[in-house]
Amino acid sequence: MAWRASRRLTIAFAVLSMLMAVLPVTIAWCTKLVLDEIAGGRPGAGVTAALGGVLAGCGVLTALGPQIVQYVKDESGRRIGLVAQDNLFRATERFVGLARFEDPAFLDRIRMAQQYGGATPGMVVSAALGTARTAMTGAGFLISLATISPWMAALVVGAAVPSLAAELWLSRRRAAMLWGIGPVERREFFFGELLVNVQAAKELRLFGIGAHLRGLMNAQRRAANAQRSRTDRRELGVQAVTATTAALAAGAGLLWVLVSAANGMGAIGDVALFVAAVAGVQAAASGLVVELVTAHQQVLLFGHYLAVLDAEPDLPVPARPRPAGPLRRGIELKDVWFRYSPGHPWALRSVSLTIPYGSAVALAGRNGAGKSTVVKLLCRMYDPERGSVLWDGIDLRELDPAELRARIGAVFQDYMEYDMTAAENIGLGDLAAMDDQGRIEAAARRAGVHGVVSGLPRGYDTMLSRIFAGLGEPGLGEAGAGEAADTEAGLAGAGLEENGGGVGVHLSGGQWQRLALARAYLRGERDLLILDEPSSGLDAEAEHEIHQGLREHRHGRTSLLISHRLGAVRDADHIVVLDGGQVAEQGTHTGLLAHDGIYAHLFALQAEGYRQRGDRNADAPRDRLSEAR
Ligand SMILES: Nc1ncnc2c1ncn2[C@@H]1O[C@H](COP(=O)(O)OP(=O)(O)OP(=O)(O)O)[C@@H](O)[C@H]1O
Repeated sequence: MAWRASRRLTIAFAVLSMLMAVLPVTIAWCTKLVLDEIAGGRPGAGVTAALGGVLAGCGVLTALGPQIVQYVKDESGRRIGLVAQDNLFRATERFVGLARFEDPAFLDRIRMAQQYGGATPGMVVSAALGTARTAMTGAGFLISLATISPWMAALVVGAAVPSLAAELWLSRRRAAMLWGIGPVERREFFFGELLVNVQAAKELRLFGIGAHLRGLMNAQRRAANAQRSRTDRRELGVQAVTATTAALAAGAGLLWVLVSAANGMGAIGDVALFVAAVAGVQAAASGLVVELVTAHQQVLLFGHYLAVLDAEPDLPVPARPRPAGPLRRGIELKDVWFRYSPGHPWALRSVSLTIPYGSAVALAGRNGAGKSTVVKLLCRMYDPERGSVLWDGIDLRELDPAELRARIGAVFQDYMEYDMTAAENIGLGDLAAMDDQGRIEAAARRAGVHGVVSGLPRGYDTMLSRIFAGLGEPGLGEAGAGEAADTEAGLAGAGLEENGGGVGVHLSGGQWQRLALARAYLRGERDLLILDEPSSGLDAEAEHEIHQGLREHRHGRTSLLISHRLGAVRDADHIVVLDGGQVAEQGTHTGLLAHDGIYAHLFALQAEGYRQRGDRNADAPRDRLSEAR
C-alpha cells in the first residue's frame, strides 16, 4: 500500500532512515579517534580537522534529520491513509445487501478497520524502517562494544531479549484489549453523537434526558478507561523489571571499564566509545523493542482491516448473471419465508403475491405486518430463506443486483436527508443527471418542490444542512484515491474554503419527503416504481396532488405503493393486505370492503375519524364510504 500510495516518498523514507541509522555510530567513532589523536600527543592538523568536519556535518544532519524524516513519514502516512480508506470503503460497497450493516460484531470490525486501517500501513512501514534503522545503529555499536569487551556486548544483548519477548506478549494483550472494548467505545460514540445531534436535541431538551445520556456515555468511557488502565499497569510492571535489568547491566559494564582504564588497561578513547556504545546498544535495543512492538500491534489491529476486505459477500452474486431485461410479465413472490437472522422471528411467512406488468399494486396492513420487508426483498437487500422472488420468472439471485436496481425507482419509508445541496439531493437519484439542471428541475416540479427550492438563498445550489456551515459547493467528483485528491482544486471543490462562511438551510419534513420523491422521479421511467409511504409527511393538499400525479403517472406502469392512508391505495389495481407476515387477503378496494376483513376494518376506522358527530359536512365522508362499499 505504501508503494502504491507513493513510490518516491517510500524510497526517500527508506534512504533517510538508513542515513539516520549510521549517524550515531559515525559520531561515536569520530569522537573516539579525535580523543585518541589528542591523548596520543600527536595530533595531525589535517586528520583532526577532517574528523572535526565530519563531526560537524553529522551534527547538522542529526539536528535536521528528524524533522525531515518526520515530514516524509507524515506525508507518506497521509497518502497511505487515503489509499487504505478508499480500499476499505470500496470493500464495504461489495456488500450488496444490508445484513452486514446490521451485524454488531461486523460493525465493530468496520470501526476498528476505520480507526486503525488508515494509520496502520504507514505505521508499519515507519516501524519496519525504524526497526532496520535501530538495528543498524545497534549493530554498529554492538560491534564497537565487542572490540572493547565481547562479554559486555553479550550481556547487553542478553538483557534485551527478555524485554523483547515481554513486550511482544504485552502488545498481543493490548490488541486483544482494544478489540474487547470496541463495543463499549461504539456505544460511547453513539451517546456522544446523540448529545449534539440536532434531530435528537428536541426530545433531549423536552424530556430532560441530556444528563441521563451523558451519564450513560461517561459510564462507557469509565468502563473502557478501566480496561486501558489495567493494561497500562501491567505494562508498567513488566517494563519496570526489564528496564532495571538493562540499567544494572550497563552500570556493571561502566564500572568494569572505568576500573580497567584506571589500571592503565584501556585508552581514554575506549572509555568514551564504551560509554557511547553501551548507551547506543541499549537505546537501540529499547528502540527496537518499541518499533517491533508497534509494528506487531499494528499488524494485529490491521487484522480487522483485512477481515473487512476479505469478508465473504453477504449475498451471493453469480459469476455470470442473467441479464435483467425490461419487465415484460411481472414480479412474483413465490412462497417466500424470510427472517432478518436465525435469531429473529419470521417477518414473512409463505408470502405469495404478484405484481403484474403495467399494474399498480398496493400493500396494506398494520405496523410490523411485513410491508417494508417485501420492498427490501424486491430490491434484493436480502434473500428469502425459503421460496423466491422472480423478475419475469427469473430468480433475483440469478441477476446482477446493480442491474436489477437500475430498473427500479423507489422512495423508502426511511428515506435519506443528505446534508448536501438541493440539486445534489435530487441528483443522487441518477448520477448521470447530476449536472442536468433541466432534468433536476423537472423532477422537482413533478414532486411539487420546485417552488420551495427556487426560493432558497442559492436556489438549487443551497446547502440543505445545519451540520455543515457554508452554502455548499459541488463535491469532489471523481477524484480518486490517487494524488489528484490532494490538489487545491479538490479541496476547494469539497467546499472547505467556505467552512464557517454562511448558513445551511433546513427544510420541513414534508419538503424533505418531496425531495426524496423528486430523487425517485429523476430516475425516469424505470420498470418498477416502489413508493413506501411516499406521502406520510405531506399536508392534505400536497398529498392529494402527489397521488393525483401518481395516478396519472402510473397508468400503464408497474408500481408498488405502500400507505397507511387507505384513501391513497383504493385506486390500486390490486391490494394485498399483510398481517403478521402473511397475506391475509387481497383484491380490489371494493372487493376487500365487501369481504369485510382487516382492510374493511382499517378503512372504516379511518373513515370514522373524518365523520365525528357534530362536524360540519360530517355526512360527506360517510356518503363516500357507502359509495365505496
Ligand atoms: N432490520 C431488521 N432487523 C430485524 N427485524 C426487523 C428489521 N426490520 C424489520 N424487522 C421486523 O420485521 C417485521 C416486519 O417489519 P416491516 O418493517 O416489514 O413492517 P411494516 O409492515 O413495513 O411496518 P410499518 O407499517 O410499521 O412500516 C417487524 O416485526 C419488525 O420488527
